[in-house]
Amino acid sequence: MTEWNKRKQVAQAKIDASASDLNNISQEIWSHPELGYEEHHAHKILTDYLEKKGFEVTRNYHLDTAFKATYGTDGGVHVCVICEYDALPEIGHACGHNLIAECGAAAGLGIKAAMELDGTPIGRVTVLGTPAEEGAGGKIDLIKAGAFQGMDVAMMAHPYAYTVPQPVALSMLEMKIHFTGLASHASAVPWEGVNALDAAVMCYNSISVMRQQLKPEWRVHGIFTNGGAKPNIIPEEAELFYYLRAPTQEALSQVKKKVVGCAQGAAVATGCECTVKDLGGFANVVTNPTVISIYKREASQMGVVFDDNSGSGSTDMGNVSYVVPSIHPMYDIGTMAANHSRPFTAAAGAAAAQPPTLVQAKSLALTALEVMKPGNEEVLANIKKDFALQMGGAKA
Ligand SMILES: NCCCC[C@H](NC(=O)CCN)C(=O)O
Repeated sequence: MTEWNKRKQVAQAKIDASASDLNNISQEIWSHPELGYEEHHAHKILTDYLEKKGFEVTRNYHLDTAFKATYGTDGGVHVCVICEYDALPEIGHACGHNLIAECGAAAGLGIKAAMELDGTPIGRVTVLGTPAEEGAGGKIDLIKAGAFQGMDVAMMAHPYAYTVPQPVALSMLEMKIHFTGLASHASAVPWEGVNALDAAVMCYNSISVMRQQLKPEWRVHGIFTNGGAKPNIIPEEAELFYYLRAPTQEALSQVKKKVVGCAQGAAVATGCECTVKDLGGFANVVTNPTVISIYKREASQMGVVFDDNSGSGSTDMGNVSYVVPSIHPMYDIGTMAANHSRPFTAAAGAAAAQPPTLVQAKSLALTALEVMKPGNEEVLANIKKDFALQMGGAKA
C-alpha cells in the first residue's frame, strides 16, 4: 500500500472510530434547534469537541456563533470543510443542518488524523462554523471579513432525499414590496380610502399569472407580511415578501424586472404608492469540475450511487464558490420527504441518517487528501485553472 493510501485509510478509520461522538454532536444540535446567528449551543458543542481533538479553535470568529478550528502548517494546500448548524422557525432541523455540522466535524477529524500520521502535517485543514444559512447567510459576513482568504478549496455536504454531486443551487434575491394607500372607514366612507391590501393582492395575482411565462428553472414565491390593521379600516399599508431565483445573476435581473412590473401595475391600478426594497440574497453555486470529479470517484469507490435529480434551493455556499473553488454535494439520508418539511426534521434526527453522513464525511476527507497529496500539484493547478475560467464568465 502506498504511504498516501495508508493516510486515506487512517482518515476513514478515524471517522468510524468517532461515530458515537459524532452522533452525539448531531443529536445535541438536532434536539436544541437554534435560529440563525443564535446557534450558541451548537457553537459550544462543536468548538469544545474540536478543541479536545487537537484543533486550534477560534470561538466567535467575526460573528458570535461562527468559529474556526484549524490544524496544520502554512505553505501547503489549505482545505476548508464547512459546518452549518442553524434551524428553521417552528419546524426545527428540517434542513438537516445538524448533519452538516456532524459531517464537517467528521471530515475535519479524518483529514487531521491522516495529516498527522508520522508527525508530519502537510498543508492545513480548517473546519469553519458558518451561522445562519437559512437567514441572511453567515458565510457572506465571513467572506467580507476575509475568513476565506488563503484557502484553496472549500467543501461541505448537504442532506436531501437524493444523492446529487453537483446540484443546482440558484441565485436568489429577497424583495419586499410595500404599498401605501389611504385609511378611511371601510363601511361609512370607503370611497375616501385607497386600499393598499387590494394593491398587494393584485400584485400577488399578477405574479401568479406571470409564472406561466417564467422559465422552468426560475422561481418566484412570496407571502403577505402586512394586510392591514382591522376590517373596518381601509388598509393604508400592505406588504409582500418575495424570494426570486434563477440559475444566474443575469437571469435573476430579468425575473426582478418582471416582478417590479407587476408591483408597479398594481400600484397604478389602485392609486397606491409602491416601494420595492431589494434585501440582497445568495449567489448560485459554481461547482469546481476538478474537485467534484475527485469527490465522485472517491464517493463511488465507497459504494455511493448518484441519483438523477437536480436539487434547486439556494445557499450562501454559492457566495463562497465565487471566492474559493468549491463543492456542495447533496446526499440521501433515507427519506423521500422534502427539505423544510416536518418529516425531513424527523429523518435528520433518525439513526438511518448516520451511515450516509459518515460516508459523505469520508468522501470529503478523501477528496481533500487527494488535493493535498505531495506530487499531486497538477490537481491544484487544474482546480485553479477551472476556477479562473468559471469566474471569467460568471458574476456573483
Ligand atoms: N435568507 C433565506 C435563505 C434561504 C436559503 C434556503 N436554503 C435552502 O433551503 C438550502 C439549504 N439549506 C432556501 O433555498 O430557501
